[in-house]
Amino acid sequence: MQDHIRNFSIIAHIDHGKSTLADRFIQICGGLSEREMAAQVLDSMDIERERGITIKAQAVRLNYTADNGETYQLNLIDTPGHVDFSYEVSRSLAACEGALLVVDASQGVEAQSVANCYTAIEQDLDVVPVLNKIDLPAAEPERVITQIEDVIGIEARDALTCSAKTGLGVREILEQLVSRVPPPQGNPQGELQALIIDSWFDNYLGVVSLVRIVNGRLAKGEKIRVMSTGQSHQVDHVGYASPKRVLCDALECGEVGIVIAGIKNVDGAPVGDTLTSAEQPAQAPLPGFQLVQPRVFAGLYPVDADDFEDFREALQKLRLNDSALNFEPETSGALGFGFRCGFLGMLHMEIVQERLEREYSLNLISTAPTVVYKAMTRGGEELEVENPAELPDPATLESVLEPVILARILLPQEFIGAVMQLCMEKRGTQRKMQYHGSQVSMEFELPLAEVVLNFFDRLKSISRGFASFEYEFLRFEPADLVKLEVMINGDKVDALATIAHRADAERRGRQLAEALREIIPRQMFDVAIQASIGSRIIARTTVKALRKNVTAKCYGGDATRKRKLLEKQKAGKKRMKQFGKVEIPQDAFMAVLSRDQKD
Ligand SMILES: Nc1nc2c(ncn2[C@@H]2O[C@H](COP(=O)(O)OP(=O)(O)OP(=O)(O)O)[C@@H](O)[C@H]2O)c(=O)[nH]1
Repeated sequence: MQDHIRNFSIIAHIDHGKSTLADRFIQICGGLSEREMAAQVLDSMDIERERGITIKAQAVRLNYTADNGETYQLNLIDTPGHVDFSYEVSRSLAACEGALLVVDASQGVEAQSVANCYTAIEQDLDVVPVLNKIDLPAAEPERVITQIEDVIGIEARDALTCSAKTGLGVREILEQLVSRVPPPQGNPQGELQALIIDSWFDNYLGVVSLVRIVNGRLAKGEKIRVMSTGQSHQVDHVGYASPKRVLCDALECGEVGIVIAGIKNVDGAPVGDTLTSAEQPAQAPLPGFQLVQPRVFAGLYPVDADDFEDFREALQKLRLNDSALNFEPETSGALGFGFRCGFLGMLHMEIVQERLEREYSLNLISTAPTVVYKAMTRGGEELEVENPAELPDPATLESVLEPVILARILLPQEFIGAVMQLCMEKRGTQRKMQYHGSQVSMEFELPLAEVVLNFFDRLKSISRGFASFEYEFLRFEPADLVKLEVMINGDKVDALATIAHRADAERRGRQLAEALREIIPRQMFDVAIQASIGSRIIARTTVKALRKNVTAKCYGGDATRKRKLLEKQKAGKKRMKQFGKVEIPQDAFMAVLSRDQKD
């Protein structure tokens, strides 16, 4: 049976048609009725559906009857397509022997698919190129084939062509998968070793894990051991998604499926860990995944202080299947008790915050995201600064280092000038430039702080959506950085502190003070806003006092109108924090980022 299994992923850039193609596969293999097909099935989280991007790895088992009359078990392991989530791609790929590289035939190769394709090649996967959207009049299969060969360097003459939309050529892809991707290796008689690809918390079942059986088999009722924690658990259920959940008696060697073992502790089955048998344990765990370092940090605080414990629990649950999420308790003079959280990038941060609010009904306020800096003290100590407010007094510091990345940008020639200008403005240095037909690939070294905030959006807008980009961390490098602080009515607001490059700090300080003046609502008294570098005040503005009570004009008037007004005020207040006597809305904390919005 093992030789009739094929485990594969789809590598594609966002919007190149991965979900549509996956739906076609499910349709051909008869996993769902027409009505159930109505909604795209592979993206199951609400947020994914709304944003139309795939975030969490999921797996679907399909039974495909090939032209040779044999039935194959195809396990499609989903991968996310956004630059922030490339670590999840390598996780999904670790469970596969093959990958389909899906490229939109009217768009061509994008940087992210190049990076993910390299990961697949490094992990020894067979990569089958597929050109999608061949139905579009703008499709240029010949150009894209040459581009795949040029940019990625894999043979693409025999690339498959299809339209996931009309279904044309889709069956042929499944045929090629069966003939080109090898079946899983592994010893079915060996001791159990199951790699945890993903784990998530279900309120009724406890921890549910998606695993790939590398050796041995895993049966219902068996006792298993989680190798990192040494704890044993009884397996209550094993099964798979077809895409509806199906329970079965066992997962065999080479298969991918889910395991539920009554694990209630959210840290009980971490991603990348190995499950083995408690009676006959394997000697060693499987090699896990590379641990990822969060690069962007922000403080998250419950608006209502009573929610703090719920917030902690929610973070623990989220972390279970999001190993890149990192958090530590932190206290802020302005915001109270909360957590300093580490994320992979801005999109990751937005998604985590949205999930916390939506799935755990929390109302949160966040500080502006920042990268991690290293501060070298005169005493020879090295400090990691994840919160700008914690940057020590410059007099005690030898130097401050910032993270630098290598950015690979792929773009049509005509945008070279604009992209170069953007990278220079962001303190970048050019490393390489290479032409591939009408496309150019460029490499820049850039300070991460300049990239995390809105580089991606700017890049997209100046290249009319055609440039794509991915990056990797290079090193920490000394830079001339200063702490920019904000005082409201004479008191420092720690949550509004940022670290800026000296050359840019004054301008940013002035901009920030100005932005705050517009954001902070008028109070019954004057509110003085000051921005400072060290002890030097660089900007000062005032929010003038409000003269009248907002509801005053409603007194004695229509009661519903008054209630409406109060409700409106209440809703507006939801995301405010009281600082001394001043109310600071959420937008104020994000004003720190507003410096580039002029373009
Ligand atoms: N014309 C045409 N449109 C297609 C085809 N395949 C997908 N699309 C459309 O392209 C858009 C993106 O398709 P998706 O399947 O959602 O893309 P995706 O790669 O899964 O995107 P993410 O989930 O965000 O990674 C949708 O509007 C599809 O209807 C195709 O073969 N032809």
